[in-house]
Amino acid sequence: MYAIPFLDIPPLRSAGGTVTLPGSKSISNRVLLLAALSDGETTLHDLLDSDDTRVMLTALQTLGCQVTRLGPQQVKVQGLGGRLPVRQAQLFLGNAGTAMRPLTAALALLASTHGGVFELSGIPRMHERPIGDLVDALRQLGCPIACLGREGYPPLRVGHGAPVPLQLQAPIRVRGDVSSQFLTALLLALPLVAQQDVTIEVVGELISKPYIEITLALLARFGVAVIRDGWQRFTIPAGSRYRSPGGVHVEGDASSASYFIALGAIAPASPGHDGITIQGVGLASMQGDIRFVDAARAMGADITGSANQLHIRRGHWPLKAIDLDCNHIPDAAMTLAVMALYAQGTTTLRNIASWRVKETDRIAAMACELRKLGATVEEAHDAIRITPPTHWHAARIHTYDDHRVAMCFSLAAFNPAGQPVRIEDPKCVAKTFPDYFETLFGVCQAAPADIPVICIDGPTASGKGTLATAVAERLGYHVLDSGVLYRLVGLAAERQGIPTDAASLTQPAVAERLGQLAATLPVRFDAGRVWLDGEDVSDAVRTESAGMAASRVSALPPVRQALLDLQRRFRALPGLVADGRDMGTVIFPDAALKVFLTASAEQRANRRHKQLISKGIPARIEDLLADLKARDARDMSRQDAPLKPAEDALPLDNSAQSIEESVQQVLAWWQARRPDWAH
Ligand SMILES: Nc1ncnc2c1ncn2[C@@H]1O[C@H](COP(=O)(O)OP(=O)(O)OP(=O)(O)O)[C@@H](O)[C@H]1O
Ligand SMILES: Nc1ccn([C@H]2C[C@H](O)[C@@H](COP(=O)(O)O)O2)c(=O)n1
Repeated sequence: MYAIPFLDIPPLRSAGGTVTLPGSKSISNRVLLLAALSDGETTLHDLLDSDDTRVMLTALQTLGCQVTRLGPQQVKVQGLGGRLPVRQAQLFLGNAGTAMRPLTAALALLASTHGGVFELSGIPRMHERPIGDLVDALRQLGCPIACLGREGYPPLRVGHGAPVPLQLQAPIRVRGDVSSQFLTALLLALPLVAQQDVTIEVVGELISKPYIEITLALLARFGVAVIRDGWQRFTIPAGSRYRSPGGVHVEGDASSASYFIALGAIAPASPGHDGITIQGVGLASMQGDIRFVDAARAMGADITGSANQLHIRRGHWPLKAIDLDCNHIPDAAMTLAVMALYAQGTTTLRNIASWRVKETDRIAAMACELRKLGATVEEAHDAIRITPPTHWHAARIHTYDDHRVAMCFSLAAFNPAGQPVRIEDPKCVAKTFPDYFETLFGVCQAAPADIPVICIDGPTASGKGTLATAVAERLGYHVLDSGVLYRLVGLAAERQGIPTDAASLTQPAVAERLGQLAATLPVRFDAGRVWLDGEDVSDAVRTESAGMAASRVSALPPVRQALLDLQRRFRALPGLVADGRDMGTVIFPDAALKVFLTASAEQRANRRHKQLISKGIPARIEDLLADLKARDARDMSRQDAPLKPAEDALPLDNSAQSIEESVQQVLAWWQARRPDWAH
C-alpha cells in the first residue's frame, strides 16, 4: 500500500494481464457477522483484508467472539449461538457502513433481550452519515437507543443495561430510499429474536436492491430462509436460527472489478497480451455490481466471462456515451463517470442520490475532480452529466478519504494528452483494496521515457543507499541499488572459484568469464533480501571485502555491458530512484533529476565505522579510510563509466547534514522540477 501523501501516476499507454481481486467487502462483513452470531464454527476463505473488515473483526472480538487467523485471507470464527458473553463494550467502526448498520441492529436486539449497553462510534465522516431511519425502526420495536451527538447520526448507545420487552407482533417499518443497509441490518439482526414470525415493511421505493439479494442469499447459507413479498415485505419465519454452513468462500469484489473492467475497455492491449483477465468474480456473481458489466458493454467494452472470471478487451473506441439509471450499481457507477472522459458525447448517470451520503458527497467530489481534468460537468441532486475534455489537463486529484475516488481516477492516466495524474492520499484505498495501485501497475505499461527516474551517484559511504531508499519511500518509487549487482558478481565469482584479484582481472579470458557470469546472474530480490542461486546473501554482499571485489570487477567492460539491461529493467511504474556510480552518466542519461552525493573521506570512514560496529563487525577507522580512498581512486579512474558527476547533476555535500536534511533537499529539487500542476 502507498502510505504517502500523494502518488504521481505517469501517463499510461497500454494494459494486459491477469488480476486476482480481493474479497467482496459487502460479503466479507456480512459473513463475519453471520458466522459470529451462528451456532458452530465457520471458516471463511478469501475474506477481504482491509480497513472495513478489520474494524468488523475487532468489534466481534471485543464482543467476545473468538476469531483465529489461519492466513491473510482466511479466518476461523467460533460462533456465539446468538448470545454475547460481553454485556458492555465500546466499538470503533471507522468509516465502515457495512459494520455500523448491522452491528447497531444486532446489538440493539441482543441488549434488549439479554441486557447490556454498547456504544458504537466511527471517524468524523461516519458521524455525518445518517442512520436515523434504522434507529427509528429499532425504537418501534422498543429498543433503547440514544444518539450521542446529533439525533439520527452516530455515535450511538444501544441498550440501557437491563432487558426490555420487544414488540415484534406488528410489522417493522423501515425506509428503503436512503440506504438499503438499514433493511440489510434488520434482516441480519431479526433472526436473533424470531420466536414468532417477524415482518419488515419497506417504506418508499427500495434502492440498491442487489445488496438486499446478497443479504438474503447469505442468510439462506446460514440457515435462515426469509419470505420475500416483492421488495416491500420481508418475513423471517418463527424459529429461525443461524447455523454455520461450515465454510464460506468469499467472491472477489465486483465493485473493485469495475476499475479493471474499465481498464480493459480504455487501454490498448500491451504487446503480447489480449486484454485484461479478472479472477475471483464472474458473470454468476451474487453481487449487484456485476451488472457494471452491462453498463461497460453499453459503452463499448468487449467482455466475455465464466462463473468466476471475466475477460475484457477494448471494443468500440472511443467509448460510447450512455444515459443510465445507476440505482442498481451505485458504487461501480463512479467508474462509469471516469469512463465517460473517454466517450464520444455526453454521459448522464441518473438516480444516484445515495452518492451524497457515502464516504463523501460523491456527486460533488466527482464533479469537482472531473472538471480539474478538463471535463464539463453538470450536477443535479441525484444525477451527474459528463462531457469529455477537449483539452486534458494534468491534475492533482483530491480523494476525500474515499477509496473509490482514488481508484477510479487512476484511470485518467490513460488520457490522450499524455498528462500525469496525481492521486492525493492514495492510502485511502485501504478501505477495500489495499494493494489497488500495485495491482494496477502490475498490468499497465508506460513509455519508459515517461517513467521518472531520480539518480543518486557518488563515492562509497556517502549515504547514497540511505538517501535513495528514503526518497523512494516518500514518493512510492522503486529503488535500484546498482552496487549490489557488482557485489553479487564478485561474490558469485568467489563461489565459482573465478579469481578477482587485480592481476587475474587483466587476463581477457577471466574478464570474459566474469562477463558471462554477470549476464546469467541467478539473482532474486524479495522483500528486502537478496538471493543468489537460492541462498540469502543479503549480509554477505554488504561486507567490505565484497565492496572491494565489486569495485575491481566493475572496471571490466564485459561485466558492465552484461548488467546494462538488467539495471534498465528496474525502471518500472510509478518511478525509480537509482543509486550507484554511473546512474546519471550511463544507465539513465535521461533521468529527470540527477544528484551527485559527496561527503569528506573522513566523514564517510566514520559513518562506515559506526555502521559496521553497530552490526557487531570489528573495524578500524584508519583501515576503512585507506580502503575507501583506494576504492574511490579505482572507481574514478576506470575507462568504462567512471565515477563522476553527470553534466546536469546537482552536487550535494552532506558532510554536515542529517539524513533527513539531505532527503528534504532532494525532495525539494524534485518538486521544483515538476510541472506547474504539481505545486
Ligand atoms: N547525511 C548523513 N548523515 C549522517 N550519516 C549518514 C548520512 N547519510 C548516510 N549516513 C550513514 O552513513 C552510512 C553509509 O550510508 P550508505 O550505506 O547509505 O552509503 P552508500 O553511499 O550507499 O555506501 P556504498 O556505496 O558503500 O553502498 C549509513 O550508516 C548511513 O546511516
Ligand atoms: N553503478 C555502479 C555501482 C557500483 N559500482 C561498483 C563500484 C563500487 O565500488 C562497487 C560497490 O558499490 P556500492 O555497493 O558500494 O555502491 O560497485 C559501479 O561500478 N557502478
